[in-house]
Amino acid sequence: MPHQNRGNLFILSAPSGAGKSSLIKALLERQDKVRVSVSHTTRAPRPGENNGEHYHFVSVDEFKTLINQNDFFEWAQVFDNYYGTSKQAIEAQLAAGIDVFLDIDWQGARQVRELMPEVKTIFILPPSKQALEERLNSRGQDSQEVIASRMEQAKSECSHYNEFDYLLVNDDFATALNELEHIVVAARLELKKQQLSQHALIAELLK
Ligand SMILES: Nc1ncnc2c1ncn2[C@@H]1O[C@H](COP(=O)(O)OP(=O)(O)OP(=O)(O)O)[C@@H](O)[C@H]1O
Ligand SMILES: Nc1nc2c(ncn2[C@@H]2O[C@H](COP(=O)(O)O)[C@@H](O)[C@H]2O)c(=O)[nH]1
Repeated sequence: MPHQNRGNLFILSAPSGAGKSSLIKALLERQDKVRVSVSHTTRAPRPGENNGEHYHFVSVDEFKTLINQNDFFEWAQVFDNYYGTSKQAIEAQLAAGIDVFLDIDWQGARQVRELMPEVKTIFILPPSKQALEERLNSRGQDSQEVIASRMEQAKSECSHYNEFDYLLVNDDFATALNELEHIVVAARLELKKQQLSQHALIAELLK
């Protein structure tokens, strides 16, 4: 039976509204061996968000129970709500050769780096503050108060850009998507990923 390469784990972080979810959704339409981890959150669902698809929506008590049960790979408080990635969401997929994306903030990214130093981390910048605010407004799902608070928090999120491996500017969407796809494809081609799967070929060529 041929060796199954383990999938890669990616983190996509950015200020809210920079386009993480849109980029991941578009990438999933292009790459069939990529999945996104569905986080747990105590935030209320936005119109059109479905439980189990966009998030697992839970109460604060339920979230705290999951913390106490040690069910989270990482978790953080972001904008007055709790968000976390369950361990269950990741390991089986990676073992099956699927690349997994985590759409998480810088605090979660730090925790994952500690646990899995091989994680590949990508930070997305919006092309300007004005564009970011326009995107939050055009999404049409948050109140003006929430948008003002997210614009304020954007500075703090952006200040962590230099902790990441890759930096993308999501100005033209198609360009940013191509760049993201290149990172995913290049990671699969790393020598250390292929040494086992290409072992027979390499042995033959070195005879
Ligand atoms: N390159 C782009 N040009 C113009 N609009 C964009 C671009 N990328 C994303 N958008 C739009 O910006 C809005 C915010 O995008 P999205 O919801 O993907 O952001 P996000 O980073 O996932 O936000 P959050 O962290 O709050 O979940 C959406 O309405 C999306 O369609
Ligand atoms: N540390 C974590 N951060 C997460 C997780 N899931 C989402 N997030 C981040 O929260 C903000 C806000 O998201 P929104 O859906 O309310 O707009 C954003 O920066 C996400 O990346 C998680 O599991 N862990």
